[in-house]
Amino acid sequence: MSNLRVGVIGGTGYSGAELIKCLVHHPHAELAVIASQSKAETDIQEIYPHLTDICKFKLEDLQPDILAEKVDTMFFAAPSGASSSLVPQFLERGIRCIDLAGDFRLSEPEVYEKWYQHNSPEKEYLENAVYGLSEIYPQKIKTARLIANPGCYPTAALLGLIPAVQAGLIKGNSIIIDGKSGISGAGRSLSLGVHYSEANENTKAYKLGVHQHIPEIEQVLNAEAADRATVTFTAHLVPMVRGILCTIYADMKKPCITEELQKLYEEFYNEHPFVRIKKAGRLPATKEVSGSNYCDIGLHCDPRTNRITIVAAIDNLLKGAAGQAVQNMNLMNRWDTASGLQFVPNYP
Ligand SMILES: NC(=O)C1=CN([C@@H]2O[C@H](COP(=O)(O)OP(=O)(O)OC[C@H]3O[C@@H](n4cnc5c(N)ncnc54)[C@H](OP(=O)(O)O)[C@@H]3O)[C@@H](O)[C@H]2O)C=CC1
Ligand SMILES: CC(=O)N[C@@H](CCC(=O)OP(=O)(O)O)C(=O)O
Repeated sequence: MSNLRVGVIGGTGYSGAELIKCLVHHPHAELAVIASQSKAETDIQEIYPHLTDICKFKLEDLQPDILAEKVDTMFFAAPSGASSSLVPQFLERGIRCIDLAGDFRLSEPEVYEKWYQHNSPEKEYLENAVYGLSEIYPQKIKTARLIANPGCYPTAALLGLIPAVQAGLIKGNSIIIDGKSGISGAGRSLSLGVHYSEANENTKAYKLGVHQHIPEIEQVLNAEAADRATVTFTAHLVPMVRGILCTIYADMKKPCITEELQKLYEEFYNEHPFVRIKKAGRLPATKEVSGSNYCDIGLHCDPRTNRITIVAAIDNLLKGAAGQAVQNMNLMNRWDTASGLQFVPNYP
């Protein structure tokens, strides 16, 4: 059988470049087109010299009718707000779509509009979008035509929280997520906050109480938990290029010891090669997942405070974006979940 033809929109961005990295040697998918609204006709190697001799594409104009003829599945690595109008044009032409932006993640249009300050996509598309948290929703992903790929912080936070929440171990209204991200999380465009002299040797909190990932995390937790979840989430920018570390705190509903929690998580993720549970006394580090599709999770129960602490680390551009998107394509096509994603982390 011939390979699935896939395309990337937003190929000049960081997530687009990571999609190319995962797709260029994919055993079952053939990268057929990379499109750009600003750099059509330019060689991708000029935009990204690290792809010299590896990926020889000329960027194509962002014309949905022409692009749709060339692909079976399209990845969208464009900013939030752009995919709500682009994605339907491909869906209507029978193309399966995997959107890395936030446009199709929230089920209620008014919630999207409140947190993203953009017009929501039509409700009909929201209803048919499947939230692509690969380890949690594989069955729904398999039959999806539109995947809303999760945000980077929600990927780490939800993979860390869901086993405890499903087991009824923690109080839904006590969850605090302290998230730290490398600067590539803000994309390739320049802005004052990511300027070297502003970001280097500096750590700062941002979007306090208004971060667009708050409703996304709550929406999923409320679907998975018996009691209502409200989360306090604070994002921090730290001076590294890649990586997200989420340290999560929650009150226990019933007494639990670290060993029990660890056993619960090991069993929960037993069949999932990209989630690695740390042994007792060990904790995740962004460097240990950098450049890979892994999510590492460390756990601790504190009988003194009656709280659990969960630490989850991912590479924001891979498990937090392009890697998970390709994992979802693998699921949609019933391929090995790790196809095209077998990267050893870049340590050190
Ligand atoms: N960076 C990260 O860690 C993560 C990012 N995401 C999401 O993935 C998406 C891409 O992020 P990222 O790669 O960081 O962003 P970048 O800013 O690096 O790249 C985005 C690309 O989108 C294209 N673009 C810009 N405006 C438009 C438009 N109006 N219509 C179509 N295309 C446009 C541009 O490419 P061109 O001009 O060539 O078309 C640009 O290079 C975003 O929605 C982001 O929120 C999700 C999880 C993590
Ligand atoms: C460091 C940094 O700025 N990170 C971005 C995360 C980007 C992302 O995942 O955004 P979407 O959910 O909109 O796709 C942020 O905190 O907004």
